[in-house]
Amino acid sequence: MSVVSLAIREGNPVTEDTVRLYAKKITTGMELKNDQDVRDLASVLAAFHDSVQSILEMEDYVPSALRPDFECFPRKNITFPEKKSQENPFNGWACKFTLKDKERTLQTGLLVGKTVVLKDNVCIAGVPCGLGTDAISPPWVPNIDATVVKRILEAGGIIVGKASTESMCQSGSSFTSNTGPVDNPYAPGRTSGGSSSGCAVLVADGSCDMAIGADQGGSIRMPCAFCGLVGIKPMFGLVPYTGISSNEWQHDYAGPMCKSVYDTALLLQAISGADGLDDRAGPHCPLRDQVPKYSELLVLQGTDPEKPLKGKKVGILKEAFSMPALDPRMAEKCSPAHHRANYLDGGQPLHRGRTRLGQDAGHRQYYNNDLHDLTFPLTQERWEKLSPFTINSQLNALYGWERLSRGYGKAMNKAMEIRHAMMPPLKTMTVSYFLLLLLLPIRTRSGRYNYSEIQKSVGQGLNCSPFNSTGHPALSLLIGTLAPAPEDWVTETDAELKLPVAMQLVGKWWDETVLLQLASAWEKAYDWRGR
Ligand SMILES: NC(=O)c1ccccc1
Repeated sequence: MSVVSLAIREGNPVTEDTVRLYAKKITTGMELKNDQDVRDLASVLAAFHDSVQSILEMEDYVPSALRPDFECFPRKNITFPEKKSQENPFNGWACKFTLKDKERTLQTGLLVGKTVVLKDNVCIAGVPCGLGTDAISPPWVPNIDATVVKRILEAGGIIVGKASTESMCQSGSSFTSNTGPVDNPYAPGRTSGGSSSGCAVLVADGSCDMAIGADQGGSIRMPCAFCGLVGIKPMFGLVPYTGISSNEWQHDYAGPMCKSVYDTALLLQAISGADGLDDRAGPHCPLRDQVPKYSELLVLQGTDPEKPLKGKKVGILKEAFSMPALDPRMAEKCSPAHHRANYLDGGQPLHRGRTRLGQDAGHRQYYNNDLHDLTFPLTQERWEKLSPFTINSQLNALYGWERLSRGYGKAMNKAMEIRHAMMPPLKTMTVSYFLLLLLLPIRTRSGRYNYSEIQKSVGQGLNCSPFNSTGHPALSLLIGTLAPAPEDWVTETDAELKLPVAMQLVGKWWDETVLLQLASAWEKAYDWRGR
């Protein structure tokens, strides 16, 4: 038998002590007894070190599909609007620029002429990706265009900037971004939701037509609800997450945030379908040419045009109406929504104008290694710039993996249990229908905030985050307005405020179409702005 001796590089740090230390770490403090074993293990571990080291020294691979085409799609006039300035009254902007097809050759795309902003965790090559924090310094400037960016540009969309995001996308309230608290345009001084807060504000105040948000536990749906928009967290894997910073692989989603159901359908159609790079797609995700033409499907064919939703069954999750913090007036808003949706008439679609911090292992996907290099090691200086929300999640993650490690597998199985429990009712229904939010846009914090804010912010997402784990598509839709509850008034005149109230529609796997159809019918019957 020939023995291949392993040539170890000079400077290799692995020693027998390394082996003894790590053996102690993996076990409950084991001492290695056999010295020959220790020597042998040290030499194979040293070889492993060299082999990983040699990979680290290589130039990273960037797939051609993600490389920017600066020639056709130049990024022009990047500016960073001042906080609370005339051009940035609600702090919705992270940065502004113009990115579109230079030659204007695209005349027929789905998004021709539409202006779009992206949450500031979506990569655009050559444009800083701020992630709502100054803990990453120097700022991350990606060298790739995310799949959604490529698709928006190819569909003729005009990307006009990046929208502020809550710090590391880790807050459902809108006061944690380093670019300033993001104010609700319908009620300044109140939250616009999070973490895709800037996206919601810029669409709501008319700065752009459409936005791409990201949602790990409600971060598309909550800001849409608070700012009067339509937003969808699509089926897991439908929209490639390639080139978007991840909180955790199994609950990352990207999706549209728009003023109308029709625009939401258009944008979803433009960005959906497997990209061959992100394994979240799984085996059932449609390829690009099989993506449903959502925008053409809003009006059901072959049904009574007077009652297009006749026969459609909508289920209601009773538990969602008995959540502890629920304002009972919101439930009332919901019930006529359910009733009326069954008797709506036909017609044309409405055009209303316009982690955890580390990286997930074990997945076939494009990894943002450059972001990792800027974030780790987590120095004290970086730690001190992180938001309490991020510090809390870092502590939870490390503590959890070390002390409660089986909790992850257990939680995954329980999520599967919820998914399976939802199947029989969803089978008999067209769509399941849930109340989205427990709270109206509450007064926002100003100045410093502390860990106690985390608890207040958590309850908001209770009806949202389960569907990040089960994978179901979930759409948030405006159904009316309400004044804030008296305990949340600043002055007596707050009784006159009209704050948006939303409901959430949850559909079968891969069935975005029916959610959009139901939302479209509702939107036509209920012009909430007039009430
Ligand atoms: N990224 C999210 O979806 C999120 C939602 C709620 C709270 C924190 C984060």
